[in-house]
Order: sequence, then C-alpha cells, then structure tokens
Amino acid sequence: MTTLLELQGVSRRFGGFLAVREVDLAVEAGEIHCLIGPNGAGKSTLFKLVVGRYEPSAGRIHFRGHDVTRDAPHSRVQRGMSIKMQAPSVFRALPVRQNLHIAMQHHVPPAELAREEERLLELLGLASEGARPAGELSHGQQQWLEIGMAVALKPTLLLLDEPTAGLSPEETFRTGELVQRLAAGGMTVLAVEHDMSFVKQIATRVTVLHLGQVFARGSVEEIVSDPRVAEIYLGVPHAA
Ligand SMILES: Nc1ncnc2c1ncn2[C@@H]1O[C@H](COP(=O)(O)OP(=O)(O)OP(=O)(O)O)[C@@H](O)[C@H]1O
Repeated sequence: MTTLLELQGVSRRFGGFLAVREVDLAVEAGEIHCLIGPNGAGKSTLFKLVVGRYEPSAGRIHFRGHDVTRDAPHSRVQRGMSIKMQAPSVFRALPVRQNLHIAMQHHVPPAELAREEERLLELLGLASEGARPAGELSHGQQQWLEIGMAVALKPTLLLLDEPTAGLSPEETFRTGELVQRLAAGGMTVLAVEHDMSFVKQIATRVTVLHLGQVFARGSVEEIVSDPRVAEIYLGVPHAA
C-alpha cells in the first residue's frame, strides 16, 4: 500500500481552544476515506489543515512524500490535491461544458480538450446538459459539476467537504455512485461527510473524530457496529 497523505501529531489551536488534537491520519492510494464525527468534532478544521487553509499549531503533513505542512493551498494543488468545498461555486452564467473547459484548460493538452469534456460530462451524468448555463442546473447537478471541475485537474487525491450537503436521498445516492466511479478509475478520495447512508455506500475506510481527536478508525462495518461510536452520536457519555 502507498500512503498518499499522512498527518502526524497534527493540532490546531484557536486562542486557548484546541480544535484538533494530535491527529495521526494516513490516506492510502486507491481508498475512499471518510472523515466523520458529531458536530464540533473538528472535521472542517482538519479538512482546512489538509488543504492548506489553516496552518497546524503542531505536527506535520506529508503528501506524496513531500512535507507540505507550511505549503499554500495552490502549491498543494500543484502536487496533486484537488478540492471541492461545500457550497457549489460554478460559473453560473456559463454553459456546463465551458465550466469544465475552464477547469481543465491547464491540465489537458488542447487537442484532447473536447474529448475530455465529453468524457467528464458522461461520467457526471450531465451529457445532455452541456449547453445549459450552469446556474440553471439543480443543486445536485451543480454539486456534480463542481466535483467534475475538481476532477478535471486530474488530481491524485480528491478532497470533498460534505459533498451531499443539501441533496435529496436520490441525489445523495447518485453522488455516491459518481464517487465510486471515480475511485474505480484510480482516484483516491478523502471526504468529510455527515450522511451515514452515504458513508456506508462509499467508504473503504472511516476515521471518526470526537472532541478534536481520532476516536475510532476502521472499515465501515467496524465503525457502524462500534457501540462507542453510536454513543458519541447520541451524546451519551462513554466509558474511557
Ligand atoms: N476559526 C475558529 N475560531 C475559533 N474556534 C473555532 C474556529 N473554527 C472552529 N472552531 C471551533 O473548533 C471546534 C471544531 O469545529 P469544526 O467546525 O472543525 O467541527 P466540525 O466537526 O466540522 O463540526 P460540524 O459538523 O458542526 O461542521 C468547534 O468547537 C468550533 O467552535
């Protein structure tokens, strides 16, 4: 197994408050790794540490063998991370295909652009929407388009922040199918997610955060059958 992303003892302090505490995390090539945890567990903070929006107060982050702990977001992207933040931020006035074109223009040779746009439109389930302004798509379709724009960078590691936020159960399921298709094509995925049905659908490995610390990690089966994990979601105190 090749470790793509490795966090060692990563902490983040806000004033006197430790939002993320000494987190060790390894994302292996080819896996769909989901980061879950109750509200306030530190998921978003950890995500921002991985993508470079925050600097850690302590610890190191390695990506593809490079120490990226102090690297800016854009240099992490150059090394092969691609990020889909929570809210869709597509170019609403531009056609769907043009959105993909803009995203991929520096990553795909000009002669291959049209074919690659076609391939992505198909993959995203948007083949019949290519000419529509992106702002006319449903919320779910806009989320898929934005995942497509992240994928257009041909990343090694796709980072998804709550990709199902605001989606219907049907759209959530289809998002899961999309993520599985991407993984089948060789992409590694790290997703912060709330929706457990989605996590069960896609995750090959799960890390549970609680109070800023890694509380549990394992396969989906191990995590959903762990009574300690159920307790933190229900807010019941657990035995140490
Ligand atoms: N910029 C900040 N300044 C101060 N405290 C912060 C900041 N960002 C997050 N926190 C605190 O850190 C803790 C973890 O927050 P974070 O948003 O990372 O959790 P989360 O697991 O993503 O929660 P949710 O599921 O509700 O989005 C919370 O107690 C939050 O109030």
